[in-house]
Amino acid sequence: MSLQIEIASWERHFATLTNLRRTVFIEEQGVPEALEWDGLDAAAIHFIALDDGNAIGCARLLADGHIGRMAVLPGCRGKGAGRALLNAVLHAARQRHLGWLYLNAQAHAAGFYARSGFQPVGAEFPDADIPHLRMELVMEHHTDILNQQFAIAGRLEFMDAAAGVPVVEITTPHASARIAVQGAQLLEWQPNGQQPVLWVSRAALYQPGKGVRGGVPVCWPWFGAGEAGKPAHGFVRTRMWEVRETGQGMADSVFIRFGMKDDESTRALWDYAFDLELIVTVGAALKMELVTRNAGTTAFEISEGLHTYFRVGNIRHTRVLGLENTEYLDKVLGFVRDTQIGAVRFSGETDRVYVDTTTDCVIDDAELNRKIRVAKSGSTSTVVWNPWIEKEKSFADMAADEYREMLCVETVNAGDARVTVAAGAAHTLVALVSLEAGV
Ligand SMILES: O=P(O)(O)OC[C@H]1O[C@@H](O)[C@H](O)[C@@H](O)[C@@H]1O
Repeated sequence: MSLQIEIASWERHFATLTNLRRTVFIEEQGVPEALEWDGLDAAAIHFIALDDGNAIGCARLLADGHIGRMAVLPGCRGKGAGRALLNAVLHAARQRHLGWLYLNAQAHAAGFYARSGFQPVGAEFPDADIPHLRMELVMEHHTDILNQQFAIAGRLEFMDAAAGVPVVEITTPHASARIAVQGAQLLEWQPNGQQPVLWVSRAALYQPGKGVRGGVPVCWPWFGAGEAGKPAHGFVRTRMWEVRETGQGMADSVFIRFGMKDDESTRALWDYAFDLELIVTVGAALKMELVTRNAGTTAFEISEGLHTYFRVGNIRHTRVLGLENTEYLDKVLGFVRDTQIGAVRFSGETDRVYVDTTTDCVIDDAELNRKIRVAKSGSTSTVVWNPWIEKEKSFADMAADEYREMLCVETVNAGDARVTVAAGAAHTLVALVSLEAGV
């Protein structure tokens, strides 16, 4: 056996590539023709494995780092052709300065990709009736590439929080911030001379494919439990997002725009075409804008949330103002409906969806002697959550007694407050966090 990998083009190697894929995907695995020929081949880079000059396998790489259509002919497997193809794809990705790669592995082949460093993200899903698993690989030079494209001297820089977990650090004359690229998850916003405003657990995990306990997880396209077998709070909080733009704005602020589009693995969980963006603007205030665009031809419904964990001095000496006389669903009591009398105070597990509320909330923290204002638009519900002593123990990524120093006031559309986004239309959810003047 003399194995060689050749870089191929769809035009020149059309017959060889279609023969290989027809044999493996359509004939052997029963993938429908319409799914196999998805219109993305002409723009892809293709790879062919040759054994003594005979084509025995193939793979392709798309411009956004999506690896796919990996196939080795039956009878030619187990001899290293798959590994050689994957290595050639990784090499080509490095040369093209791709910072991260992803693929939807057939579940039985997940170990093969894991040996090259790919990490599973989310649960298995069916594609063409075959169980698949999304896997992602952050390349070693990922932050270098992001810095070349998006760094702003003295203001914005990417670095690794842990292996494969890139974060962006933003420094402005008024405040600093840290955001993980995975999940586009805010981890810190700290106005100068203040304690951090966001809370992140000391036991938080910084791992590819896992959300961080704290900061601002983005919950989308559903908030809460979702359908059986699907991840709580949607699927975007554990996936890598693209960085699309960075820049400087008004009043010395710095912004970063993250994006994500649908692909096979999102459509298996939620069968709609979308383009989602999170724009974070860091300055004297912190602005988060979550923009949902419907890229398909039918309307869809979402629920969503900017699941903001705030740092407080002592939850027992903290109140939330702005929800007085508002109705809420009490999750601790099986979603019973009640009405808020006075400020929200805390003396036990609290998990409530306040409905039909668009007003600002103010977190009045007597211990740290500060007031945090959470203003919003595009949101008609607010979740207030603290797990308290018992529930905290059920979270492996929360340390003992941390419930005392955190409080979630979440800008959401949840419960019955689902948002319908028409085909081609957009909807924006905004949370604006600031410290009250004079405190
Ligand atoms: O553990 P997760 O999935 O991040 O969710 C944390 C909490 O998120 C809150 O928004 C929910 O109201 C709680 O019920 C839930 O426990």
